[in-house]
Amino acid sequence: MTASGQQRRRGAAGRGAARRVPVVILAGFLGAGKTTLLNHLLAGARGTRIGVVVNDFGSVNVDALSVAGQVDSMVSLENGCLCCAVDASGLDRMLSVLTDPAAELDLVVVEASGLAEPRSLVRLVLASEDPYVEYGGLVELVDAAEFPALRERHPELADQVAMADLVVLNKVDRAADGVADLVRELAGPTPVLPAEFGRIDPELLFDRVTAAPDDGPRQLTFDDLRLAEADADDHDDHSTHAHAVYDTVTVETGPLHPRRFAAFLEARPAGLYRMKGTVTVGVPARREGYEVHTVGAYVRAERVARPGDRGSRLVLIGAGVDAEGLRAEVEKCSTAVAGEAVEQDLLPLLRYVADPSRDAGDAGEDVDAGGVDGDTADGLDVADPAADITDPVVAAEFTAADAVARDDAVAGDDAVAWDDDMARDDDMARDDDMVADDDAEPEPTGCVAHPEAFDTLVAPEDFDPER
Ligand SMILES: Nc1nc2c(ncn2[C@@H]2O[C@H](COP(=O)(O)OP(=O)(O)OP(=O)(O)O)[C@@H](O)[C@H]2O)c(=O)[nH]1
Repeated sequence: MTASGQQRRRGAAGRGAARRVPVVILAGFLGAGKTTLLNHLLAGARGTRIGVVVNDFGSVNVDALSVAGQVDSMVSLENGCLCCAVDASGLDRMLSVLTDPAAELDLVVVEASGLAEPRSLVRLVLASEDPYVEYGGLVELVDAAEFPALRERHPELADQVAMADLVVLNKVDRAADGVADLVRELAGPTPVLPAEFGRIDPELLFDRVTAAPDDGPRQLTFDDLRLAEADADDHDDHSTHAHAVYDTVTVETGPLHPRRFAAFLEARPAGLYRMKGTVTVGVPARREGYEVHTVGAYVRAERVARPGDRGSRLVLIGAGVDAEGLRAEVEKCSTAVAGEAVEQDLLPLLRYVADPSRDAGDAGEDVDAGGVDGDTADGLDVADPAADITDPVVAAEFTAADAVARDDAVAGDDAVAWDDDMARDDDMARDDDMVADDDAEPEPTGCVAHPEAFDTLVAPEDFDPER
């Protein structure tokens, strides 16, 4: 064991058998940026060991895949909403896996599905009978671009903001007019942090939640949370939850014809609010992988550095959509139906490829909770995203990847040809180099008690803390 590992073990032992692990709930409507924020926290954890419970809809657990590479330990629940699919003892079992002293985790984050009811989740954590579980607060992410319109359709979102312990007003780069004032008004005394790409200062959560109850007042409290009996009554009425009116469609197919797929993206049915997953596109000799997200009218595609197989997997979530019709529309984009593409067919899709420097902040270490550089149109202070790219190697990698992706696609250059080695690499995890942090402890952050959690998701029943 390395010196830091020994220190960690001694530290854990020193905290005694009664050491409790704070459990933070990360909530927010579909596409608000929960996974983005979670990945940012994991990248900036600097030795704080974080366990994650991921709850996603669809048989392709996109969120779990996108955090799996950098998490210390993880359990994942697919195909259902945490707040409905598990009772208190079910969640307790998951949390027990992660808060077990043998796992030596410092913090557990529960990433709720975008349709989860945070009040129910808070209750479930508070009701935990596990002696190691400590409620660490509710962090509510608000999509600054979509919130005003969403609130019309989902009035309950205002209550979720009001009950949070910390509100992160994310996507301020795309903020709707007046959204900051609106959210601040709804949040009342709760702090509202403006952010881009979830770049809040990780210390904000870690410091706040690692204090033992006896160490003084908790900084993340649930004082404002109304746990009155009247509220308890509506807990069982899941028909009022957003997921009661949203359908989820999972499509797994082969490579897609990029032009057809771009046309599908452009003509998405109105009710389709959220789409996420990974698609393979390109010409037969040269396939490329893209992670695709749509949130409302917003479309974003990011090139996957190390694509897995040559398939495409998408989760589509919408209200009042024709699920089977939607599936058929996606399947029509597969090369098996649409035929193979030529180089020029990639161009319409490239329009949606994100500026990689936006994401680079996830790898940066110099994060800011907001309030220093840069003003947005909405008068929100946020950290300058470019300033987050403190590591020149990371910055160069992003720039190079961007240049290659764009230039080659346009020029038809073979330089980005799908390398067979890459194709064999099934690992969807982020490239470790991309999140390298020179100052970080040299010890790998994989789960000490359960190393395979580093690469694979571990079902709670399979977790053996003694291993
Ligand atoms: N422009 C912009 N896009 C963002 C920001 N934060 C996240 N995104 C993008 O929004 C999309 C959705 O982000 P996710 O982190 O997957 O959102 P989520 O809340 O986990 O989504 P669900 O799990 O489906 O509820 C992705 O394409 C992100 O890159 C931001 O601050 N600005």
